[in-house]
Amino acid sequence: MTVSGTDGTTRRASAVPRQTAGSPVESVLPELRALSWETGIRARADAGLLSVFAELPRLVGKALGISWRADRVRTSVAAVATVGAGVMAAFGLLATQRVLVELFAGGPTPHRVTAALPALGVLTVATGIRAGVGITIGYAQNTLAPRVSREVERGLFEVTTKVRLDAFDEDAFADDMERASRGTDSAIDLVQGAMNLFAGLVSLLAVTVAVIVIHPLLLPALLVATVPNAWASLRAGHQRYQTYTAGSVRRRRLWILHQLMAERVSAPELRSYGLRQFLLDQYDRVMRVETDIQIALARRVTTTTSIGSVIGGLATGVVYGLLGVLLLDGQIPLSAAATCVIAVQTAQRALSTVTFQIDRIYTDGQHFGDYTGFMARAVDYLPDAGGGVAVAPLRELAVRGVGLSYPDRDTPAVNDVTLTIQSGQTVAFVGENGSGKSTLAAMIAALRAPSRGSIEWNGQQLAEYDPAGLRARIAVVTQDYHKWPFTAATNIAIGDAEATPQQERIERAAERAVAHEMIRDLPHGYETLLDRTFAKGQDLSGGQWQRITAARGFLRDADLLIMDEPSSALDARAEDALFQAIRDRRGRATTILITHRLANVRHADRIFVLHNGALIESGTHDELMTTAGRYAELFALQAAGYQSGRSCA
Ligand SMILES: Nc1ncnc2c1ncn2[C@@H]1O[C@H](COP(=O)(O)OP(=O)(O)OP(=O)(O)O)[C@@H](O)[C@H]1O
Repeated sequence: MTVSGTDGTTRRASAVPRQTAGSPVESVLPELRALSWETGIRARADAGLLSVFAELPRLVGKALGISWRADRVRTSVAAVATVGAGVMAAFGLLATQRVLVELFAGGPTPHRVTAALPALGVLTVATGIRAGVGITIGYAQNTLAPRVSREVERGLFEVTTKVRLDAFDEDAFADDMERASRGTDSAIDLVQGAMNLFAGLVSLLAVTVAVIVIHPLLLPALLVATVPNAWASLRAGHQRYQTYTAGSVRRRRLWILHQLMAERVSAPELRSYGLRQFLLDQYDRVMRVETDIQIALARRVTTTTSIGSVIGGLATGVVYGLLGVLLLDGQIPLSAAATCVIAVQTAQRALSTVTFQIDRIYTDGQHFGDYTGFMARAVDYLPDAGGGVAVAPLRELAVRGVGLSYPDRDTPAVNDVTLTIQSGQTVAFVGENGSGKSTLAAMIAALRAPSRGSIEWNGQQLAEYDPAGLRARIAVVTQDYHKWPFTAATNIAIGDAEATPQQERIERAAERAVAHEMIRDLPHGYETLLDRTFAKGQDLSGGQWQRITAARGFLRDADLLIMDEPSSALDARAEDALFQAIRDRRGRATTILITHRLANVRHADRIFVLHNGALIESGTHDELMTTAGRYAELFALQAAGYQSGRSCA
């Protein structure tokens, strides 16, 4: 069956589900996880005003706590300067009123102006000081921000780089960590929000005090002019957050589609599977819904902000009316009425800062709560300090009744395995996919602690040794190696991160891993950056990367080298050279080799065969072939592939 795309091409219908008219897009793309960085926004969308106010003091306290720990001097300067700015605002208002009193008094104009001069002087000084204090606050806040960021982020990285590997097996931990990362960004916002809130409140208080001093009757007028406006503004904020969260899933679907259609990694498969029309259909469908929602949102926001403005305008009108009545009645002088108008405007500005900061503190506070929560929970995953015993060169490695079960798995990945490896041996772990080879190797490398049994290095349990000492004697080349975004030289040098990188040593390791020539052919040789994110960065093929990771493993010539599938992407010549380099370690250092290419383990001193987590056979190649068990069966299967008459054609 063929279908026509909008590009005019005709192609075979595939298993990809096509959208049918009216079917919801959500049914095609699977359910999305809740996004970590939306936690705060969601919380604010759900929270009523009362709960926001109830939580505010705790959040502000938290913010000041981080700020204080990050830099006491700057925090104190910002706090004192903020109070100073408020006091100057009050002074300014009182001085304004004095100026107006003198200007509205009787007598010739020159006399009135002369009488107003001292108050005018105070006003000028207060305004000047306030401006200076404002600059000080800005400077203190701006220089505090990087310090807060460093304090919080460093704390997070200290934990994420230290927790045990098994922490990452738990979904909850990974989610927790993602949310905590977002929480580090919000720490600065939380601190700045708290300071701005403080500044707004001080300013409000200053205006209130000044107004009461001028005339107590002006206080109710001030309240009428500001409170309804503030309420409307908080309400509008609440609605904005609600609308935002309602559109979140759609925006993320669009983002996923964007990545699928306009990113390098998906480009080849998009073309080879002919996914273009399928993805464009999905995009159109989501966008149609999104456009309707955006129009509805625009209407809603306009209505809300209009209501806010009307309430604010009416309230201000009421105040001005009230002032007029008080003036006509002779209850307040003209100067007080004029000052009140200025006070109302100042208070409205301060209150709009306060309401904005309340929303900001509440949402950022939730994110920061994720961070502090994660830091508290992560303590459970920190490794034991280790026994501190110095690690001697390996003589014998004994695995005794070892088992490991991953979370949410019914069957153990490794089950009651017992084996011994002598120094200088090259041994192989073989077995079908999922038989537990990598898991067992990770326990031997002390990357994972066994759930049952023990692993002994020279007769002493791994847990009793100094962890850094063990790390120095064990090198691991993992199957799922990471492509570090460094130069080729550094990618090899990190195999011994504690030593000062030496070019000659790096090149020797590269030669053993058949990587030297390949690296020299790169545009900048060993200094070529292996990540295309960077200018002049280069991509390597899978096999080229594998050579570099093998070189990383060879760099230290460790007592124990564990190589997990080091040749799965290598060409025949490179593979042969790599295994020659591994054989060269025999008698001198110990190597554990994990591979599915059984021809490469023929010369191993001992081969351990795993099946469903259990050790089912062990011996030399010849012994195992004679036994005619699972190893012999797997070996025969592979060997048959190379014999004439058997091909996939
Ligand atoms: N992090 C993990 N969380 C949960 N289960 C895991 C995890 N890692 C491995 N497993 C499971 O443990 C079992 C053993 O996996 P392991 O990677 O040790 O096998 P392997 O023999 O190295 O496989 P392969 O030959 O495919 O590399 C498998 O069933 C696998 O699905």
